[in-house]
Amino acid sequence: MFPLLLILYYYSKFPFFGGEMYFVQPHSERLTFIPNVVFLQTKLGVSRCQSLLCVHDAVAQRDFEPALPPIPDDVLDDEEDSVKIVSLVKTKEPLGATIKRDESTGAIVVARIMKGGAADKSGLIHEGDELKEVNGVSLQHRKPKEILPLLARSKSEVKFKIIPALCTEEEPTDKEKLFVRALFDYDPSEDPTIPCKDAAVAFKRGDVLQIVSTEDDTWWQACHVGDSNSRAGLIPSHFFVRIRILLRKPCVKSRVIGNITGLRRSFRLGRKASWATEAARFRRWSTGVHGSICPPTYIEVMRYHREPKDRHRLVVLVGPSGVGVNELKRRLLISNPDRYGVTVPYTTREKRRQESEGVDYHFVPVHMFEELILDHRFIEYGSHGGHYYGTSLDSVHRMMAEGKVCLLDVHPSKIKRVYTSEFKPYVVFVKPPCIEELRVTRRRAKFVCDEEDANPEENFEDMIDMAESMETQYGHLFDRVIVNGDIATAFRALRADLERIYEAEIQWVPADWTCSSPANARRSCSHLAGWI
Ligand SMILES: Nc1ncnc2c1ncn2[C@@H]1O[C@H](COP(=O)(O)OP(=O)(O)OP(=O)(O)O)[C@@H](O)[C@H]1O
Repeated sequence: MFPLLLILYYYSKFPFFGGEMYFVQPHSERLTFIPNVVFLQTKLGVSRCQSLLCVHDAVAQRDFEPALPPIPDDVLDDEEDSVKIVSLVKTKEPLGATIKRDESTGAIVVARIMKGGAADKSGLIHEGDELKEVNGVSLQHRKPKEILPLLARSKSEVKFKIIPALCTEEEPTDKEKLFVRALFDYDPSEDPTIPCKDAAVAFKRGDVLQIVSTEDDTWWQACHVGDSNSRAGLIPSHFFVRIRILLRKPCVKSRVIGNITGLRRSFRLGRKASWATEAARFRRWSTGVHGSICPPTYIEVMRYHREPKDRHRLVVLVGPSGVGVNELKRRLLISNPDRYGVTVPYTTREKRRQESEGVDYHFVPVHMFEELILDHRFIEYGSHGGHYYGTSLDSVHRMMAEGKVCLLDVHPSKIKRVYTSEFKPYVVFVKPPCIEELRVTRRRAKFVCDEEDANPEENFEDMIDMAESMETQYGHLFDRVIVNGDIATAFRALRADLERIYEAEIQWVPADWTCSSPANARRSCSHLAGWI
């Protein structure tokens, strides 16, 4: 190996360099660096030198300061196979690196390079690089925290002498990159376990993140997708989140539940059960199974390019009974009947005079309905007033085959029936506003209660309770939350969102919906089964 000498200039206002557990802020400001000029002298070949000098000249014409210092003489005589001299000038941008002491050798090494940070963009500092000197001061026998004052002392530039790490990994191709959708909110400022808050990435449920490193079992590195300024930082790993939640909440054995379907009032069109009854039923159900569900962490997602021949994604609307799911659905249908369609439910009750077969319901005899149950043809079904009611998978297929966007409203526990690549559901949760706004908006609009003598105040409280339970239990499946306070505003928001999805060429969907091989699909999303 020939000795390699690299000189890298950075501009920076605030010096920064930190280490694992020593991500330092010596002057209450972060120490930061940005690469500016790369000047390379090498014994490897004249042509490389010439190209690099050309780069240097080009950059130099932009009159960057300061001027390059002469190459230190001792570097060329260095015994090491290759040595890098990296000179950094302060800037506002964080370096995006941490250091640690290698316990076996005592060497100070670069522990992490955050994707998108100055160090990463320079391409000249890598994980595993050994830091030999800072500003000519040897780092031998020093601890990371002792290095910080050396860095803080530097006024305009910091010079590192580095022994490069032996192996460098190749940049993964787009297909090899790992993208996930976060299924929970994460705020590092509220996480006492994070090794370094400044090096962490905050996110909200639904954000798409690119995972750039899973080497550490506890802290992965990730950056936000679609944000060009996003730098990689630490996020809790899938395993760490699961363990943390499971330790906090003892696991409750799952209970076999019969077919408890919260038949929506509008679905059964019969005598209206009070929300209080329904809320109590929902709570009983959710208490029974809640503890058995694995805590949702991240789901692997991939870009989905919708081809013109592809069917539109199924739109699933969920929300507590009475929140306005049907009202929103009705408005969507009126706004664009050519684009949107709804399924026709099955029932075993008698057809009423004003109803038509195949329009209001498919009226079928009891034995036929029960055969469909046994064939698992229903997404959701239940009985009310001695009659069966159900929404079948076939009716969703029929509507989607017509080329329409099928609007389906089901209890959130039924989302799993359609959470497949053939339906690619886009799930919208319709949420009630705060109770004060419910009072105002619903009374003003001559709100329809379940029972004549029902107390609307109780109904509002139950609706909010039920919405909270649904969000806690199924929130990770919701692509979008629409708060239905003022109906016109909620409708506008929903329509705009569905138009965006309708027109979008690229969407992020669970990886198993795009995997060609079922084995791949199972591997990528095998952990999801327990979540839905
Ligand atoms: N934002 C709103 N402001 C005022 N009234 C509303 C609003 N949203 C819905 N409503 C009214 O509330 C009543 C219940 O709405 P809707 O039938 O759509 O509820 P739902 O969620 O479909 O419940 P279910 O399926 O049990 O009928 C209807 O009379 C509807 O017009």
